[in-house]
Amino acid sequence: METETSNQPPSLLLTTFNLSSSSANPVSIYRGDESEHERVTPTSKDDSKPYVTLTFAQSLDAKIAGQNGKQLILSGKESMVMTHWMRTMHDGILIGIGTALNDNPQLNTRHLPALPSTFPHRYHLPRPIILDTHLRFSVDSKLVSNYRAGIGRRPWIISSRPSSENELSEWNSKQQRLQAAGVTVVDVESKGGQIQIPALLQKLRSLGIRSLMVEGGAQIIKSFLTHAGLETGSKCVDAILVTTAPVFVGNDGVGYGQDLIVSQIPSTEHVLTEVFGRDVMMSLRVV
Ligand SMILES: NC(=O)C1=CN([C@@H]2O[C@H](COP(=O)(O)OP(=O)(O)OC[C@H]3O[C@@H](n4cnc5c(N)ncnc54)[C@H](OP(=O)(O)O)[C@@H]3O)[C@@H](O)[C@H]2O)C=CC1
Ligand SMILES: Nc1nc(O)c(N)c(N[C@@H]2O[C@H](COP(=O)(O)O)[C@@H](O)[C@H]2O)n1
Repeated sequence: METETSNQPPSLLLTTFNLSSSSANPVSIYRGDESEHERVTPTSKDDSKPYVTLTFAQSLDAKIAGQNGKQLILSGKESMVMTHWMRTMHDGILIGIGTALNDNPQLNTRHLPALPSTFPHRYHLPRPIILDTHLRFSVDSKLVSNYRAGIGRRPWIISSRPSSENELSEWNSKQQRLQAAGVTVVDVESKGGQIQIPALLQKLRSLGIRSLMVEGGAQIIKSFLTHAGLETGSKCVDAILVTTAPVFVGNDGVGYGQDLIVSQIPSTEHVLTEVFGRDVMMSLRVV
């Protein structure tokens, strides 16, 4: 089992992403907001989209949050460190606006072992990417304050410019407010009020995102699971890593499993299952 003091990503991740420990250097020189293309990261065979890792933590009864969306720390210390290793290995980290507003997350790598103070490198930080059709994201969020303090990357908000004149003026003023706070707003096609996942992935790849870690919440997990290439013929998720914690949440908790249609979920093959502290982490590859 991996220890907290190791300074290489755990073997479960290297195996799942087909990377060798010598190539998968999680540290790089952090030069402000610049991208670091020399870093090795999982890549898709289809170069029009990023490699997509869907990952989240759940209870034994498949809940990812408590009553009314109350944020739960389901992962124990060891599996949380594992999630932070995974963050260093991806160019971008994606959540839905529900999670951004509810959890006010940082999406950084602060649980990893400290690097020597003389070391010129830092852990790679993934670009925060938030799906937010109506621009509800708050300029007072930790993601914005970390960016402004120079300890986080500039957040990208993925939205969809409304076609009606009435909605457009409100959207424009929200966009200006976000941009004034340092946030980048990216316009992507939406259908039925939801950002289209295949179009989103193409857009992100064109903006230099080679690998994307999708963390949730419930609606985002459902969308990525069920958009697995049915419309485009190419898959939208490459790997799925689920942490299961030894707790029950009960019926009031938030789950992602209601209304899932199994024929819409991609075929997967099991890669590895490992124990991290008291949790189990399972990795699957979409085939
Ligand atoms: N245990 C874990 O690992 C994790 C748990 N969570 C928990 O999940 C909960 C939040 O989940 P939830 O409320 O479902 O919110 P989500 O984070 O899944 O965000 C959903 C929102 O994203 C926007 N959106 C835009 N495009 C899409 C799309 N294509 N598919 C889905 N959503 C889209 C929609 O808002 P709009 O229409 O305004 O754009 C939608 O309401 C929180 O309680 C959080 O704590 C979150 C992450 C991980
Ligand atoms: N891996 C994992 N385990 C849990 O128990 C969780 N609740 C989550 N949640 C995700 O992590 C975000 C919080 O990130 P920061 O600690 O603020 O960096 C949260 O918003 C979810 O996306 N993940």
